[in-house]
Amino acid sequence: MTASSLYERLGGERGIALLVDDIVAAHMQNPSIQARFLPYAEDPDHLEEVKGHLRNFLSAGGGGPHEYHGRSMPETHRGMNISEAEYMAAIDDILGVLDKHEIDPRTRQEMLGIAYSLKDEIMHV
Ligand code: HEM
Repeated sequence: MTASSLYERLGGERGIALLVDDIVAAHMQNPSIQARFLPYAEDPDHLEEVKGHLRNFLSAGGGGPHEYHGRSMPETHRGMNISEAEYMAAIDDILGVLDKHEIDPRTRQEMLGIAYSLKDEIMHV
């Protein structure tokens, strides 16, 4: 099997854009965390800005060509007091969307590992 970057395995620029749209949509429907995200539905410009940061975060982290210019993870989530249950809910949404897009199991595991490794930068900060 040819080695390919995480960025490529997520479908490149177009694949990542579709994943981000679906992950944010899943968060807005998830009873555990929707209250955090529904306000963004009323503010499309801000929502597009956050989605752009999420796309670039995944591209940059996955070895793709984009640079991430959003805030650091602690800076972004500081003061939100995100709980364990909320963190798990977000990860479940991400894994569900990767499954829906038929991202291969190794890549899903890798994404799970990355998400888990970020928890101390995001949860209860
Ligand atoms: C694997 C876990 C997570 C990752 C990698 C992640 C990543 C990010 C990134 C890259 C941004 C954009 C930052 C920016 O615009 O400067 C962001 C924004 C945001 N995240 Fe997370 N996040 C995670 C989990 C969570 C959880 C569990 C919640 C709440 C339940 C959450 C709530 C938010 C909110 C509300 C914003 C928008 C902040 C704003 O108004 O600009 N995130 N996240």
